[in-house]
Amino acid sequence: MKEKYVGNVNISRILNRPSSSPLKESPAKPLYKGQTKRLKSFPKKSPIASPKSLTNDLNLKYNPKHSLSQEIINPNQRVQSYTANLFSNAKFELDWSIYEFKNLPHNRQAEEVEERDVEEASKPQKKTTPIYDPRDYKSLPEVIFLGRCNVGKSSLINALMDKPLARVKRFAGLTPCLNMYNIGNVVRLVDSPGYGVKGKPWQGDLTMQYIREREQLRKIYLILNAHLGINEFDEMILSQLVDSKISFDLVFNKVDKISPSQRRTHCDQIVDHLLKSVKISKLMRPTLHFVSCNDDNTRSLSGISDLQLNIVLSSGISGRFTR
Ligand SMILES: Nc1nc2c(ncn2[C@@H]2O[C@H](COP(=O)(O)OP(=O)(O)OP(=O)(O)O)[C@@H](O)[C@H]2O)c(=O)[nH]1
Ligand SMILES: [Mg+2]
Repeated sequence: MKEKYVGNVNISRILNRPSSSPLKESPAKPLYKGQTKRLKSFPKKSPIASPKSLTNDLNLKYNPKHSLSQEIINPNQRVQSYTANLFSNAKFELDWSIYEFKNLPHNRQAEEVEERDVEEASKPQKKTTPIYDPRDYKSLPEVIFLGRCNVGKSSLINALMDKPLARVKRFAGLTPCLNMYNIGNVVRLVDSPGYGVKGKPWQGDLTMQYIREREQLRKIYLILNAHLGINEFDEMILSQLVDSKISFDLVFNKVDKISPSQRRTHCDQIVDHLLKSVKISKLMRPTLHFVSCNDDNTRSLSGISDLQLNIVLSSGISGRFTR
């Protein structure tokens, strides 16, 4: 089969994900046949919108049933306080920086590593790929953050944990590999290298292989730029995710960059454009999160608390975490 790239991302094999994948969903009819149907799915006005909120009104409008800020559906109190506690108090550390998929602990390929003499870890490896002994780590559910270079993937991980552990820079192409952050030994957040003109083909291959093959993967969050809108690379990745029936949510970041008076109209246009360019099926309809990683905003007003809850629910975690 001819290899096909979206910028640095080889998308030709994404359709070959094994059918046992937990992310697979059954095929569905297209949701958006016409204007009427779409308007029905996304009500015109949000029921409640705090004038002070940065993203709440957007989150309420597009996900009236999901938002923490809305009391229509009050998620189980226990899950809610567990989430708040986890993201405020759990230990947050970088477990692995993965340059080669085969070196990722707890996957099928990594079993070879497990059986290998651990002395190998001390031998010099090509590039800077460390070898991790899987016995030192617990296998945990994982969620990955995808997005083009500079969209704010690493910033989002820091905002979720309220700690500047992931490296962030103004220039694009900073995160070179899959960085896997352990949250309290109950879940891992995976930061990925950005796609687009600054990305490299091997980074795209690595990310796509992770998505296709990683059994611990529970959810993909595709980060988009709420200010600049989606570009051709985003559209291509989105189409591939939709075609391959991989479950994902969309996170519109940098909402703070849009002037408050324009915010609603601006985001409506972006969502309209997105729905026109990508056919998203009813069953896999993603939640649309609107967030800002800007320090000036509190987590609840910048959509971060909603996203935290979504991560907890998607990963199915509720057990004790390490502080
Ligand atoms: N105003 C604003 N700036 C943001 C926001 N999120 C991220 N940034 C800025 O965007 C730039 C890129 O952020 P990163 O988190 O490094 O982006 P990335 O997607 O990880 O980039 P790569 O690792 O290069 O792919 C930095 O200057 C951040 O401060 C946001 O919500 N609002
Ligand atoms: Mg980064």
